[in-house]
Amino acid sequence: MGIQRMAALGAGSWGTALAIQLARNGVEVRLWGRDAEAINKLQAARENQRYLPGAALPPALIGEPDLAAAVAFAENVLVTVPSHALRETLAVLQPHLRPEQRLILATKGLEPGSARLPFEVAAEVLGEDRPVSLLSGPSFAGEVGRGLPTAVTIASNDATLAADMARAFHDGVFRVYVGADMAGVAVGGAVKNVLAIAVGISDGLGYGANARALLITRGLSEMVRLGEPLGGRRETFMGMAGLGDLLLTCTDDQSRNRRMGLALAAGRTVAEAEADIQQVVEGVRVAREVHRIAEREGVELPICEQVYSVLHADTAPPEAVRVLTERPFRNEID
Ligand SMILES: NC(=O)C1=CN([C@@H]2O[C@H](COP(=O)(O)OP(=O)(O)OC[C@H]3O[C@@H](n4cnc5c(N)ncnc54)[C@H](OP(=O)(O)O)[C@@H]3O)[C@@H](O)[C@H]2O)C=CC1
Ligand SMILES: O=C(CO)COP(=O)(O)O
Repeated sequence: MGIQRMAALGAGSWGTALAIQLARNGVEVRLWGRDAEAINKLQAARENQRYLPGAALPPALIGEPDLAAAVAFAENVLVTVPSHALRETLAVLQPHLRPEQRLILATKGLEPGSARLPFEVAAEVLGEDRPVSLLSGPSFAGEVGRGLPTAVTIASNDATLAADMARAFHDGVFRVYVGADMAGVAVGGAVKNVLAIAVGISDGLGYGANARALLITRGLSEMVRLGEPLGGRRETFMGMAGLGDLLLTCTDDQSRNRRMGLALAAGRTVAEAEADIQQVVEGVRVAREVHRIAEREGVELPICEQVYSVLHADTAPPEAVRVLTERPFRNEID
């Protein structure tokens, strides 16, 4: 039997869009966020005016300000909070979870300070035995909200769970591919944020289409180089959660990470750009964690390193580009 009732935790733009998609497919959804007043407002307006304006909530989606009630209602739980909020959200969820409830995570990032992948954080907080899946891929919340064609990947080491979740989300407009490579899917969804900042910087400085293609292609190599030691498969990085999301995020101004890069190129500080964007920009924190993993694993990631340096070491964007372009020639294939 398919999934009929889902608790959706995290009512930002992506959590709301995914909850809407489930409800369109006939899943009864209880959408919870940490701000009870905002949830009551969303429920009254039948719209998330702050994070996803213009997308009407289907009747099957109810805003639920009480976490215990949302979780008690559901068979399974979707968690869509930023990576810096994942551990604390799972810890708040943990006492309410029943043994049979399974999870789907839609966070794209790495835990600040530990560089843990989202499903690793879930295993630490909820135990290794709790079935977990991960949803990622090229998918702007606004377009999903508007019902535009989209495809994502759902990965899990529990094939039944991946298939059940895919059935819950998949329809004639929102396609789901399933897989087992959670590490690859998680690394793709994290690293693409950093690379989109790089492309935003380059585009903002007016460096043109050749430089954009260079950064995306060599950025993909960096994703593979970082992801393989963490257990990700090369094929995964060539799919929706790798190259697919990288292309989307690097090339369209809907991306908040790309807009961060554009703002930095225009001379704004990270704090000023975040204040302008007013939504989560995962790449800012992820750049620090990618730097940490690269040092730990001994892998060279020149583009990610320069983004880290601009964001966290006060390197001027033109100087970061100069460091990249003046590198000596090398073999294209690792
Ligand atoms: N937006 C998109 O198009 C996509 C986003 N994603 C990923 O989804 C994840 C969520 O991002 P997104 O929805 O876009 O972010 P938004 O900026 O749209 O919303 C952030 C949400 O997280 C909540 N939040 C922030 N800090 C905390 C905290 N400490 N504890 C609990 N909740 C918190 C916010 O609540 P409050 O309003 O109370 O601050 C808000 O509901 C990210 O990892 C992102 O990369 C993935 C695919 C597409
Ligand atoms: O993950 C996303 C699209 O797949 C959203 O990208 P941004 O976080 O850069 O807006």
